[in-house]
Amino acid sequence: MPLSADRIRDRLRGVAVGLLTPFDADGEIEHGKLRENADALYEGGIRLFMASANISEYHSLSRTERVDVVETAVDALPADACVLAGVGGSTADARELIDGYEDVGADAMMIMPPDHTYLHEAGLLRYYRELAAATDRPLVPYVRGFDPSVAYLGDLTRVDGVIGIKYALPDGVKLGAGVAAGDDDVVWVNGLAEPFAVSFWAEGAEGFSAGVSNFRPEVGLALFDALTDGDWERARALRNACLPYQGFRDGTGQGNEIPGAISVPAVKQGLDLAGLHGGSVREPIRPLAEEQVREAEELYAALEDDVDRLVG
Ligand SMILES: N[C@@H](CC=O)C(=O)O
Repeated sequence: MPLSADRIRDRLRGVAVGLLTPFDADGEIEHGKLRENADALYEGGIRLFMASANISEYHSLSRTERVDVVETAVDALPADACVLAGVGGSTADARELIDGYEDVGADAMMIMPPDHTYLHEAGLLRYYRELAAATDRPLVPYVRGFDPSVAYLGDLTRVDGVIGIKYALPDGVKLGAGVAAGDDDVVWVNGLAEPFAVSFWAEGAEGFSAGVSNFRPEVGLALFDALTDGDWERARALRNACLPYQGFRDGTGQGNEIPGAISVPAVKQGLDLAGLHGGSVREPIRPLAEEQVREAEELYAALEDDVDRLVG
């Protein structure tokens, strides 16, 4: 039984982890490991899960695989957990994916950033309206990779079925303006992880997506509590503990000049170091080079020290 829209809103006011998709050395999905990751994160206190989402390597999964990983997540997690399933592509393909996700019990649809060379704000709003009309499950559009107007953000909150917005533009002023322009019953979720948690909270975000909290959930949960308590000093200290590993994720890796290329394998390495399951990656990304594995180990050790000191 999927959660009600109000329960999902409550869950959006929290820490959203991305369920990364563990692949074996041949690139096949290891569903048992995905299940164990979900179990462990739930046991660690996480209640909001994004499956088949961007750091799940959404774009490297077939349609069938997307539905399968969402089904594994829904089956693994207790009924009070919220599973957001990543949806994208043409309207027709997105509708089919939504049908598949409904069948396996996803609670809500996270609509991926538009995958199109050319965009029109009115066209995008129509896309969301078409998808909302195709399902009774709530929608959470993911705003990233383009620079919409504040009026667009406000209109997006008024699309029937939209109950949350995952905002991942590095522009806190626009976030604040969007919150002011939008409907009050929409929950804004910081999509840029712990580094932006403090500043986006001040602009109206009520939850955040995980970076290092994908593998050390206690740091994200403590940061969330500090934010809700208004304990800014503690919130900044917890945020600061996350910055070195998060900065590492922004790196290019070897043989590449595109920033952020190691973001997903860096989180997968963090999962492995935390005793969970990261596993391999699929093209178009590459595993960490040996040198980056060593760097990840050092940064993880420092993070662990900080977590012990700050969270206990
Ligand atoms: N928080 C994620 C992005 C959203 O899912 C990340 O840090 O990559």
